[in-house]
Amino acid sequence: KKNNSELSVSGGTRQSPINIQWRDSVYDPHLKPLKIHYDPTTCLYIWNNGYSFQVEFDDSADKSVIMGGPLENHYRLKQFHFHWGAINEWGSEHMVDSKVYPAELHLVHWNPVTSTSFEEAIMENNGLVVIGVFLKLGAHHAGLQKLVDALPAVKHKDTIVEFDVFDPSCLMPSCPDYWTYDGSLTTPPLTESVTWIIKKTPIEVDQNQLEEFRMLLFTSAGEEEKRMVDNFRPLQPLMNRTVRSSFR
Ligand SMILES: C[C@H](CNC(=O)c1ccc(S(N)(=O)=O)cc1)Cn1ccc2ccccc21
Ligand SMILES: [Zn+2]
Repeated sequence: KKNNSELSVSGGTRQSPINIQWRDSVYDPHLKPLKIHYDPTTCLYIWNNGYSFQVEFDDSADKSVIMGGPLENHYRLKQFHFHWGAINEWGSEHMVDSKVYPAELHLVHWNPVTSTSFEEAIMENNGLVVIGVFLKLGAHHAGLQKLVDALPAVKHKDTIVEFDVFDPSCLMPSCPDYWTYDGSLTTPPLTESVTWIIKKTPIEVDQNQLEEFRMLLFTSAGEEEKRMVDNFRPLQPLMNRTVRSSFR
């Protein structure tokens, strides 16, 4: 069922998320390796924005940037956040051959060459790059635990906690393989301004870490509590898009 905000992008032709059909993806030998240089001191704070919990970065200079891959220039890291389910059987936004993961990490970057701010880049064609990383149930993730330990402090919507030094590279799988396609934001305003880079290999997190995500609330302090779970958008039609892979 689509709520009205899902229909608001009149005639959307490049909406996200999608189901990545491995056999329909096209290997592109011109795709370069993705280069990631994050400066841990650009990490500012964590906050609960009522959709997810989000870690914000200082994007006033080219300190935490990505380049290479399908990109023509460098992009600045603005924030990262997650999407997850109420149970381990679902939660990710993208799927791979209809396989769904319990959660998905999104690292959101904007193009400082064609835009003067993140807010402006949201409206620009290819103004944004989002790296998607799947989370699967498995071993404890030591790097994630620093984030998880801060979650009780941002249990309610619009709460915030300082988060000084964190290197999001620790959340990246070591495998360099990725898919890439042209898409959109998966929450309003659903603008079609995103070059998606979806890592092929998931990272492993343990049950306790996933359950900490599910202890967050959509609701503000004082309101009737609604657990923050199932904050993913339904699959969108591929339409006439091709998903390219960086690997054979
Ligand atoms: C979009 C912005 C809030 N949304 C996002 O920044 C965002 C980023 C990534 C994703 S995802 N899940 O696709 O990675 C989704 C949403 C607020 N905002 C700032 C300016 C602005 C102008 C109009 C409407 C909202 C506006
Ligand atoms: Zn997201």
